[in-house]
Amino acid sequence: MSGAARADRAVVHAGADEREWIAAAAASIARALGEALAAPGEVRLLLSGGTTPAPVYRALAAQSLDWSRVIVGLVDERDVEPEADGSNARLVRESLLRGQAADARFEPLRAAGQPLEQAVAKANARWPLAPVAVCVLGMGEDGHTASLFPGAANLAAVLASDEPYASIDARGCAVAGAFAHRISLTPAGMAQSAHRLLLIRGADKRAVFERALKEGEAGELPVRVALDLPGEPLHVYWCP
Ligand SMILES: O=C1O[C@H](COP(=O)(O)O)[C@@H](O)[C@H](O)[C@H]1O
Repeated sequence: MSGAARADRAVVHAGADEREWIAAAAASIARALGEALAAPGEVRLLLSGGTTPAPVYRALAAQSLDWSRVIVGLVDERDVEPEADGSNARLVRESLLRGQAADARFEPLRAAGQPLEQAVAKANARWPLAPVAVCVLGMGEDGHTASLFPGAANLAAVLASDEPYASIDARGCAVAGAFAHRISLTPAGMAQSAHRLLLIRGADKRAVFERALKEGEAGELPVRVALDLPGEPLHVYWCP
């Protein structure tokens, strides 16, 4: 995609500070869920992990919605036990599944003791249980989103996959750190979400995102996959 076309695929909501960022992002997710819940049946919310989104999830947990019809799933997970440090499931349990949102049904990606490939097969077999109303993405300073790391051994195959989830071999990718083996939503999975949000903070990530808006391969800065998908543009919530 050309740089000009890609720039049209993002709507950036810049908050003056953390407080504004949290309020705007949580309200946007709640609004999209509320719209989806106007139809009968269950809706799905897909959440990222990492160090950024917990304050937004805590604010979202206070929103009054029919949470009993919300299935919360994950965008990606590291190959760790559900209660381990670094587990995205643990982050979501501790930050979102409280207060009003305690009524939501949580479907983590990896069960205790489960081999990663089995977790991927199970996630793909049960997809999609309900329409995906919102997918909340993050981004690392290397331009990865979900667990789509630039330089991952199987990245090209995962970007081309038509399954919603895939395993990622991110050995050698510095930002993946100790968590080299992961399960990630693929572009095909992201494409099925009605709304996609990106939560980022700080000048460094803003600069990476501005680079991603320019012409270039998705494999270099995988966050580009979220810009290149058809449908609603990517809504980016940023603060310094
Ligand atoms: O490893 C991950 O990284 C991204 C970005 O995380 P952050 O710590 O830089 O905010 C995150 O979106 C993803 O869910 C996570 O597994």
